[in-house]
Amino acid sequence: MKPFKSPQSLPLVQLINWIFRPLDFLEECASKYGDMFNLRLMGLPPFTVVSNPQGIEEILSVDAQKFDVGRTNNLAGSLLGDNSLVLLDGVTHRRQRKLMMPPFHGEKVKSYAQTICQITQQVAHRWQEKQTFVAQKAMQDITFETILHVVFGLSEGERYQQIKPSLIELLDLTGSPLKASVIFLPFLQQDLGEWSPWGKVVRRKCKIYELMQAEIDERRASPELSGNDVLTLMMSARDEAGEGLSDIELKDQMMTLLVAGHETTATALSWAFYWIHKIPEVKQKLLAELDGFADLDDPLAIARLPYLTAVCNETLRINPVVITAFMRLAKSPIEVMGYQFAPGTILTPTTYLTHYREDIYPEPKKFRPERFLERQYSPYEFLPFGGGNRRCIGYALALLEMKLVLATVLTRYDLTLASDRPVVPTRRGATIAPNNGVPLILQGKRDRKIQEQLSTIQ
Ligand code: HEM
Repeated sequence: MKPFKSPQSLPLVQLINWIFRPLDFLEECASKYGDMFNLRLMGLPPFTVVSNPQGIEEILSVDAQKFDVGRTNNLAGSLLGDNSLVLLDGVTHRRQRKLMMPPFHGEKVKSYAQTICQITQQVAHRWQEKQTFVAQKAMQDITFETILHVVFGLSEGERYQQIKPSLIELLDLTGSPLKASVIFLPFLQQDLGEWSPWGKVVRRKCKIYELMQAEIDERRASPELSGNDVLTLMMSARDEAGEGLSDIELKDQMMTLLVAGHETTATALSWAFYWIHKIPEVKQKLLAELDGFADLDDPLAIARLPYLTAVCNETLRINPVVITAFMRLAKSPIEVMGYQFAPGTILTPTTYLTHYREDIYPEPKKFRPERFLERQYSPYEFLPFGGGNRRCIGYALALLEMKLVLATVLTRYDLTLASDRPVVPTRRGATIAPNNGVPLILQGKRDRKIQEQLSTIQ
């Protein structure tokens, strides 16, 4: 088989494109080189981008032993810590993942539903009538409070008040394409004092770790303070040799969950608010479904509503918050789409390009939730949360949160976009977020009873 073609531009040029205009760059490459091409970003090993569902299936469904993933994520170590789940491989990864999964699945996730609705109402209560607020910021408040509840069982107190601004400041330090460069260029990761870009990251991270250590120490001293949260579970876990996790392991996993579980969901929600208010028919259909639904006090029934589910899926398709799955480093020879790859090759399923394939999603640039009602997509055609043995552990929580936040806000408040200007997807650390955070205006409160009567008359 003929070797596939790839961009020949300098690695520095490719890196600049990847940081500053990742979506246009990927689209240009796909239109010139097709479903598979190699990228060479300065400072990183070359990797093969794959956007064909058959190829993605061949990568994500093979035996997990065939790939290492953690070592390709080493750049994240400076932010999340070297023991972070995302940096682990093999048996250690399997063991830690097993330990961390239960609070994010099945019945346990459902038990967070009431809390998510309450947190949403508390945050929305602060919005002023006829005033503008930024969706991204409001959603960060909601998703942060939710993840703190899930991970630490914290919802109030001094420690909670301190962790929140420190983490938001830390994430803001990588919150623009220019600032995000520090993650991709390890030589910029120099602590040159309190005011240097990396010095600020180091100090914010230290502060968060101090607060986490205080929480761990307090729970060790007074076990009755422990609750039904992830930290409690992880502190009590023991391996076959009876060994528990060290404090640094605990803190790195907590940091991973706080970072991975907060910004991603807030960004997905901001995109959802943007599209719902950009396209009047979408908002009308969604409100008709929500207003016509009798039991708004049953959050789990809300989460099953078909049009609401379709709106969330279409948001994650058209604006996948993370544009690729993690990179997979082949440990033995592997064949993908008829091509032979040697051990050491890095293969990367690309969510963004797959979600924009005309053959799977006709008119891919159009926001059309109906496509998810008309057809079922395979996990290799629709993959906002990646797949295989590294599939996002928070996907069920993130989807539940998206649906409940949208339902809680839209049934109670009448919002409009503050500006007609098109929103531009822009890099914010590892995510792609709306450039302006989506400013919204609260026009007024909605009276659900009147809306219900109207919907029965119509
Ligand atoms: C809309 C929200 C979210 C999106 C789009 C998202 C997306 C992703 C993606 C694409 C991956 C890589 C999967 C792969 O390569 O196969 C991932 C991994 C991960 N996510 Fe999420 N995520 C979201 C929310 C969350 C939440 C709420 C949490 C935690 C509570 C979380 C925790 C993690 C962790 C720990 C991993 C690493 C898994 C591993 O290495 O085994 N994410 N996520």
